[in-house]
Amino acid sequence: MDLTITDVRLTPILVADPPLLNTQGVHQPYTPRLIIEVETADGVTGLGETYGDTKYLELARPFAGRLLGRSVADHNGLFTVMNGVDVDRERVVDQVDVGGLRGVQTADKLRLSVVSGFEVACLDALGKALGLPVHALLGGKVRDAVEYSAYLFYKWAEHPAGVAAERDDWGAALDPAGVVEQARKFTERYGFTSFKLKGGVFPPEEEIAAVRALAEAFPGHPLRLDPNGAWSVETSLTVAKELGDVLEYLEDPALGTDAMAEVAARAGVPLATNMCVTTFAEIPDAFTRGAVQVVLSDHHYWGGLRNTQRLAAICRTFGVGVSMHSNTHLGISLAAMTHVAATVPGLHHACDSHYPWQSEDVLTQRLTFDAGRVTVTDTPGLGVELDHDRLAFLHRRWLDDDGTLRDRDDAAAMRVAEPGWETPSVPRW
Ligand SMILES: O=C([O-])[C@@H](O)[C@@H](O)[C@H](O)[C@@H](O)C(=O)[O-]
Ligand SMILES: [Mg+2]
Repeated sequence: MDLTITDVRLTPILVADPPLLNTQGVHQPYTPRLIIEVETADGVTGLGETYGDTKYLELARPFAGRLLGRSVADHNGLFTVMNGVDVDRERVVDQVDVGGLRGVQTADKLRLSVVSGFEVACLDALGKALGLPVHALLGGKVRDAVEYSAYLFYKWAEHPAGVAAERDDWGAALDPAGVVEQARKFTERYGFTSFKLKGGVFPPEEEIAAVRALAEAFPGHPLRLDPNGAWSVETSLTVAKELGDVLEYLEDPALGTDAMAEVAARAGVPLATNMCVTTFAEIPDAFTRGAVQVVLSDHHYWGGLRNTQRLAAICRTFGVGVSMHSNTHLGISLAAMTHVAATVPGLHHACDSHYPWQSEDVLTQRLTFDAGRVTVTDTPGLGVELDHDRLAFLHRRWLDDDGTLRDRDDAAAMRVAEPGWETPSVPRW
């Protein structure tokens, strides 16, 4: 068996995204992703996926070239090689990843966000070569299915008039009744039993009313609200007081460890995060100060599946819960999330996934949710297959774009409907 990498193919694509609202604006009609194919001397191909914005492509391209001749089994080597790839300082000056509401933006985090896609591709190739599923390469599954939650968004019925976009059949959700109707569709279509509402869009009292309506419609079901750090400490405490009896956790109510620690100390509701703790460097301060009770790992920016396992072990040590964050990802990443989640003991919360919002994919067969769960496959590798025609079609869309959609910008997308819109300063309420 020859595990030497002989070819790496990088294909940036644009995939349809509905008009989902968040505190920064609205999702663009098409969002960028990068599909990675790593091929071995024996002709085995592994698949990976990560963010496709320019700043990631800039790193992925030189990185891919340096992997030729290395082994798909050398996962540690990926990090060493990536350390040698320069990150343009301009990319990290702001310190905050404004495009995706995903916490600090450091050079290392950018590197890890790229390495992760290649790690998954290498694991997929290695698993196929050895006849083992990815979860076996990660030490073996401790569960046969992974539970996901319904990811509710305030949304418009369609993208603004005149904007080229795909239509969706979810309808609008702009008030409590709309949110409950969307939640019902999620349960009918996928069987989810936990619900997360993306907040920070409307004044807190409106979002409190929406969560109350969910609690009435789905009594006893785990509920979460995530305003992406849009609230002050006082507002966070007010919301926690109003919703404390129905929330499983409050996600990133306020921005930064100081504010989160203050809210956590007084709220009486567990706090989850995918913004306050998104790198290993942020863990000591946040954990020792009790700023977060659940970390939502995202294998893309934590540096892959094995780093997610390491994060889970650290969380366990500190008595902090762990679950999974998600952004606009496709089936390759959902498969990767499912494999790693299957290996993490003590995964007590249903994981997030945007996948139901992504009507387009690059797989021959979409992954499915059954009773809100994805079955953990024992098929070698990730257990997914690339649809080359679909990949070419979605890549063509990327090639045809004049550059406006190649970097996700929710504020720019919002300006189409509301000229003059600027990313709101935080705290917004
Ligand atoms: O896609 C969105 O609008 C989400 O708000 C996303 O950007 C976040 O990264 C995320 O899903 C979250 O849980 O904060
Ligand atoms: Mg979040």
